[in-house]
Amino acid sequence: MTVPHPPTGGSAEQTLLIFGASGDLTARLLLPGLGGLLATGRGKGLSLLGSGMDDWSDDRWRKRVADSFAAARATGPEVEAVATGARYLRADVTAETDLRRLLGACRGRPIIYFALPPPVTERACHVLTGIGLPEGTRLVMEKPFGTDAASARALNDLLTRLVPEDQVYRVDHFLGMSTVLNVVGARFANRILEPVLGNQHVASVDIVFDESLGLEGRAGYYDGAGALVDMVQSHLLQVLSLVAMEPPPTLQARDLRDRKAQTLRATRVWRDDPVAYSRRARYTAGEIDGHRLPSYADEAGVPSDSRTETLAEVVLTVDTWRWAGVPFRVRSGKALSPPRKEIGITFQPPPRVPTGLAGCDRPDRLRFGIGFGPDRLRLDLNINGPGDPRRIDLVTLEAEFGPGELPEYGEVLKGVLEGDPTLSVRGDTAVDCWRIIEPVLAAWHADEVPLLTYPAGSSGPGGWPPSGLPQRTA
Ligand SMILES: NC(=O)C1=CN([C@@H]2O[C@H](COP(=O)(O)OP(=O)(O)OC[C@H]3O[C@@H](n4cnc5c(N)ncnc54)[C@H](OP(=O)(O)O)[C@@H]3O)[C@@H](O)[C@H]2O)C=CC1
Ligand SMILES: O=C1O[C@H](COP(=O)(O)O)[C@@H](O)[C@H](O)[C@H]1O
Repeated sequence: MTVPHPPTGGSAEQTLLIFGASGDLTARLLLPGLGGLLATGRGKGLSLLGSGMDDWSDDRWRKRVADSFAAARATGPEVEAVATGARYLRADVTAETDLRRLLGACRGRPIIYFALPPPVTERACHVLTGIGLPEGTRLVMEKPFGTDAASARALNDLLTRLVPEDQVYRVDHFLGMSTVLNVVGARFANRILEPVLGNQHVASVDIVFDESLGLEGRAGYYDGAGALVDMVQSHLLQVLSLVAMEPPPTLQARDLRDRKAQTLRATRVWRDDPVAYSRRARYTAGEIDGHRLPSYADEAGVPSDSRTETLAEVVLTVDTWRWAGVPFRVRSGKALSPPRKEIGITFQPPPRVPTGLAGCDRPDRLRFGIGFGPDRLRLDLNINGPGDPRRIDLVTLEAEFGPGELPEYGEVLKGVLEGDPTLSVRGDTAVDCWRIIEPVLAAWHADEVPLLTYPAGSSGPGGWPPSGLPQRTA
């Protein structure tokens, strides 16, 4: 028996079918993002169908949708139409009959958003292979995509049995952040920046995402992931790929994703030595902004034998003509203060400072704020200071990036609804991101790298980067 395929051809009708409609992601990020998108007048002809194990009525689901839209301050005719027309079906998405019923209830093209625990997503995809999907169906996959390179590859294989690769949207909400995309604009729309961004002039690149948030009740997911998988494997490697990629001829999906993929294929742990060039730590009890945090080990839901890190640091090389020899230091941690979320590009010292100029002892830097609005581009330059004209001072030129039109999840959903996978992660890239961090994970699992501690509210364990790390100087 095949699924009664709803008509898709020629009409703009599509249904966003959310698996996991009663979950946290749906309420907190997905629906507000959708509201923001609809408020711009996009999404005409969209139906919203939620499903979950809970026996919700349409009214209860509509209230959830309306509350999330209101939280995003989303208003307008499209917002109203989707919220009032939203439907809910109770279903176990690992059961074939339930899946058939859900697909049969879609109007126009189904867009299936898997807002589910990853093992459930995988089971649902297996069952879908026995059913088949209406032509044009799009699949939206949440992170984490697999648990290592082999499982990500297997998941890719499973998905390509369902739809072609360009109908699979692997979500990384950092790619939906306008500030992350601003990196591409700043790099490639300025003659004075791009030529100096490479190993001829750059000493090191830091990609840092230090959050003040602690575990926030997410032990069930986070303790199985840790900072390296939660932030570096996904978001920060995506950021790295945009910082280091060669100029794409266009920003269309194929060109941009090819450039990113090329960059990540050339990326690996510095000197292939994860023991010397990675570090892990986790927070002990402390205070942030007057708010007391327990030790990570004492957070609700963390198993007593947990060895999960809440801070991960790794030095990578992007082994290309442009970047060979420049260390990329990637770091993310929780419960840190002050929060620091930026890409910092440190330049080599000038080859020769004229004798007689004093104070030129700090390097030029170009910095991009990421996801910590209002985000800024900062350029630290050495110029003659006030008073003695032979004395150099470091000053910072600053410009604010305009806020993006849409919240991150709105941007991600825009791509999905418009059939543009530019801002989603391609299958081979998802595998490569696991390949890059696997040696680090292996060294950590083998306890070859100590698990350090830092008090919540501090700036971390200190002493990074490793003293042996060369800075590119010429
Ligand atoms: N929450 C977040 O901030 C983020 C989450 N993600 C990812 O999003 C995904 C979902 O996470 P999150 O929303 O937090 O998880 P939740 O546990 O809050 O929600 C999971 C949802 O899946 C439903 N579900 C589970 N099993 C089935 C089944 N067999 N059939 C139908 N529905 C089922 C649950 O329904 P019921 O409750 O009725 O069992 C629930 O609605 C995960 O992959 C996560 O990694 C990614 C980024 C951020
Ligand atoms: O995906 C995740 O991202 C958040 C950080 O991103 P933000 O946009 O919410 O600032 C991180 O806190 C979380 O642990 C991780 O799962």
